[in-house]
Amino acid sequence: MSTDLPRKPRVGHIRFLNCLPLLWGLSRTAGLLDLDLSCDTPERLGNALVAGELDLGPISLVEYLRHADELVVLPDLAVGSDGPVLSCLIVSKVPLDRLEGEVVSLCTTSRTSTRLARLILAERVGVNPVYRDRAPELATMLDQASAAVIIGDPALRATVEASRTTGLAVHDLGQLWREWTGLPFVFALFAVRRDYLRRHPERVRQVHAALLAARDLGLAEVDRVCEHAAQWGPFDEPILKRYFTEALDYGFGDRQLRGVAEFARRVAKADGGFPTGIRLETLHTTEQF
Ligand SMILES: C=C(O[C@@H]1C=C(C(=O)O)C=C[C@H]1O)C(=O)O
Repeated sequence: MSTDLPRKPRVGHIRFLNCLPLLWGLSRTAGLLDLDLSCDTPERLGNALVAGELDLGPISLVEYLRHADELVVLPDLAVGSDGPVLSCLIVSKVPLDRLEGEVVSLCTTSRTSTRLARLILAERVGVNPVYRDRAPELATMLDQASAAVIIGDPALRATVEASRTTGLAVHDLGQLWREWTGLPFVFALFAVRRDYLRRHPERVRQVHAALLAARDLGLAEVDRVCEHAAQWGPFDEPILKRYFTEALDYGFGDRQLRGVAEFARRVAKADGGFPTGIRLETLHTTEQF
């Protein structure tokens, strides 16, 4: 048997509810059969993409900004919000302006929400807490800390339970960013390794088209996605529908790009966490900021 059979593109998939509509669409369009899909947490997928163990997939915005010269962005697709996102939070036992010198736990699955929370606390609230990295389990994160930054399904749960939980305030990072800047926020975008794109441009265009079609079908059939997801998790159909259709924004266009540029500018000003003069290249355009 020939050993040089074509290899399927190695694609990442975020193992949180936030990307479920995409997975629904991929399975319903059979696009799934043409991919070697790896489901994992965002920070592991980002590491794998940067290390060349994946060809293409979602990457936390901060991780992308650190490696922008090795990656090309797939347009029209992201995990973001234009206001409350419901699943990227600062959960706090005290008002945010009392966090000076207090311990704040940062979940290890996030690169971007944790950086956004640190930026907001320093620049908008004006406090400098002590940060500790912790596994994403809210009760443990709050055990010896005054606040926790958490993302994904455990964060969505904290939002849903906020009215029932006494003594904890839930601050939505999408909403805080929107109030601060008037802009949408992009938590993760989708990118392809530049070397893979050079070798397989047509295959990348096909995967990109398949992802967009999957996202659109997942949202068109969102009631069925919610029906299935509600069977296996703690969230009911109305909250899932609100999450997928009102909170999350899966688009990446001009407004989202302005949000990304503004975040990069503010982080660079605060502590120079990224190289300045980032060239954000998509399959069709190049932006410099
Ligand atoms: C909306 C979300 O977006 C995410 C937030 C990320 C981060 O903070 O680094 C990374 C990927 C996305 O999963 C979420 O996880 O709840």
